[in-house]
Amino acid sequence: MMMMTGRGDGGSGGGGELAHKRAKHGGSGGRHTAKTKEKVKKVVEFKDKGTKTGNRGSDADKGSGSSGNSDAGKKEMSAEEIGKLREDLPIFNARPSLMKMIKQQQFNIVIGETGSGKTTQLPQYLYEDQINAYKDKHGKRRYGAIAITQPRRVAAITVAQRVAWERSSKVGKLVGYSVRFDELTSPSTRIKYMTDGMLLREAMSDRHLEQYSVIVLDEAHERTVHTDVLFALVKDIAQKRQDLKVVVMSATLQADTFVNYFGGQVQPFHVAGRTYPVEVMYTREPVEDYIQAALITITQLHQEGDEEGDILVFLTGLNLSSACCTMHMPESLQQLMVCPMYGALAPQEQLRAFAPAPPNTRKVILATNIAETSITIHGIKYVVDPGLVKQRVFNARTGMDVLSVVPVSKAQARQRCGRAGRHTSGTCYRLYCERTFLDLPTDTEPEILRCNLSSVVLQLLALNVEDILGFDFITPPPESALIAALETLHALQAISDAGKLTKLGKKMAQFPVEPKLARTLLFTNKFMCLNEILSLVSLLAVENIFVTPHRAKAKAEAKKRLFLSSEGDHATLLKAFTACKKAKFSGSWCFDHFINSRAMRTVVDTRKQLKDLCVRLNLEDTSCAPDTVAYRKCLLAGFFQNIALLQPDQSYKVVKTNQETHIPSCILFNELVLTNRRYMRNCCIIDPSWLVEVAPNFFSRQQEDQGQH
Ligand SMILES: Nc1ncnc2c1ncn2[C@@H]1O[C@H](COP(=O)(O)OP(=O)(O)OP(=O)(O)O)[C@@H](O)[C@H]1O
Repeated sequence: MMMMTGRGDGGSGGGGELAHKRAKHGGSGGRHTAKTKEKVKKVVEFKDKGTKTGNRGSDADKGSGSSGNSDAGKKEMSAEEIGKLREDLPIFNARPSLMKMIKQQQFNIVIGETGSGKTTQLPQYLYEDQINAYKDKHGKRRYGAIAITQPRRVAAITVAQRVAWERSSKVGKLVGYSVRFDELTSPSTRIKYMTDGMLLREAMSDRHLEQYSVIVLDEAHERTVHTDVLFALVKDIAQKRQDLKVVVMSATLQADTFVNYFGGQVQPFHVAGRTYPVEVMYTREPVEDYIQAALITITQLHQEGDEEGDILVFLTGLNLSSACCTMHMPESLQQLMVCPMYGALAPQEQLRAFAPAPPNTRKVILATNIAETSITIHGIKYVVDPGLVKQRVFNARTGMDVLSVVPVSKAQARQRCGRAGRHTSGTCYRLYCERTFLDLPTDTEPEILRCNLSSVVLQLLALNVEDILGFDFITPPPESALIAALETLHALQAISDAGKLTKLGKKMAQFPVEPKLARTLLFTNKFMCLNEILSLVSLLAVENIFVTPHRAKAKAEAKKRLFLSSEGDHATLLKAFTACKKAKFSGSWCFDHFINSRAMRTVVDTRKQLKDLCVRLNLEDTSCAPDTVAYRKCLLAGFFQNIALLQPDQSYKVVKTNQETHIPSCILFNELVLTNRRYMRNCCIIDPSWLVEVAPNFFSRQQEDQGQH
């Protein structure tokens, strides 16, 4: 197998050569360390056409063909067959000692390789061994729920589907899931997969998480800000609830951090070995254009790889759609089914990637890092990994998010690799050199060190955590970031001068959206524009509803002009939404108008969920159409800190921080982002006289400050 690109120094198959070095990955049993885990053994470069990668022939696909995912899992299996599948997983041998340990101690740390069965099996063992049993105050035996947190919603949903299938049950019965804007559980649910954010949210109404007997914090190595906060919360709850069991599961060896945090007595439990080997290939030389290289690699795999075997490609969100547009294959070849998979897609669209490809068709999944951990996509034999990820880093001083594409950590690279080798052996093509891999940071930097903390601080306050600066974070964020978050919340009047949560703040904390958007929603009663703001908040939750394919750019822009408004992006978005609604959100209408129908479906779902919440909070069902002033004023009620004023040199200055930004027009913006320049995103025109009218506290103080200088 050759990987072709513009090197042209031989190799059969024509074209240049993207020579890959080969290394073996996994396939071993026994304890491992970070060093031995990545058994990098250089083998030959791939020059001979006949050389096979990945499939060593000996380990035929033992997979069931039945994944338990939405559309997959058509093949019926008996309970015995399913039992056999479960027993084949590496974690099965460890079951007795693992359960013995969890019965004996309150805090547990489980480290296991990707695919060993942690996520799907351990919760079932806990349930089967009744570790979730407790006696109620009348001495009656009861069974609490087992919560298993996941950093990403797609993992929570698909793993729940898989486990429900393994138990010959339907999702929502014994096994359920709960993610933002979507929940499938019932009173009989005992195994509940949920996003870490959802468990945090639940803690706001059930401070001691009483309904759970066991809390499993999975994919702990990802160190999302929500998981980090959960560490502290669960540690605190466990001190008050001796009956609560806590299991921290991780694929990598950050065990020391966890051990120290949980008091030093906990010995991590190691689960050995992955199911099937995955070979790792590196390029011989650095790749200049990794999208191009990824596309060439896909073509090569498609033409010359094994007949069967789907391909999972990791791209960054920034380039995913353009890659989708570029993908076309020679017609003489069997077809390719291309499935995008990224956070902003509607959940059901993300799940499409899990459905099996039609006969004689190879599936190519173009995914962001949402496909990096926990998930199993049946049929994936090849992983193509350029080793990059889009990262958002918040700068507390400027109040600006910096969006950049950065190299992944070794831990992430291994996770990506681990998406293959789950049903059969596989190959991971890293589109970078081995040297580069060795220089990558070992672990991903905890998100809490680089994100905007205002949402989290608001949630902590809603959880009655009073001393935010002294909070027992596993990795404390910089004090400046916490102070910036408190200042933002104070300006939004979510907290009082004494730092206590206000009535408004309590309501804001109930919305699963950032505090500024929550405040905007809560001001709709005043400006009589709930309908418009609900649509806008939902529209802002997706990346982009407009599609601009390369080959039809002019046409797409012409269609977009139908919705353009001189008042700004919000009016444009609303016009498009209203027109789409009039067309009953029909797919063909969306197609004709270059609107992303999937994104639109997400908008509709989100809007419905938010509306239910607004009804519960007694917000009136109002609309200001066709007036736009009311909703722009209402936006200002949430985003009065996001104002830029036109300067004599035609640039804009952000009122709060005096930074110059460059964008054609407009004054209120939802987001300030730095890529290669500073951009305001989602802007609309504001009449300066509204500033003091809508946010008198903030602007009179601002004027006083300026007067003093
Ligand atoms: N949705 C699914 N469809 C088909 N097979 C699945 C599915 N989920 C899990 N499996 C099978 O179960 C195995 C164990 O998966 P599990 O998610 O429990 O592993 P894990 O140790 O948690 O891995 P990771 O750390 O990568 O999440 C997989 O390798 C695969 O063979």
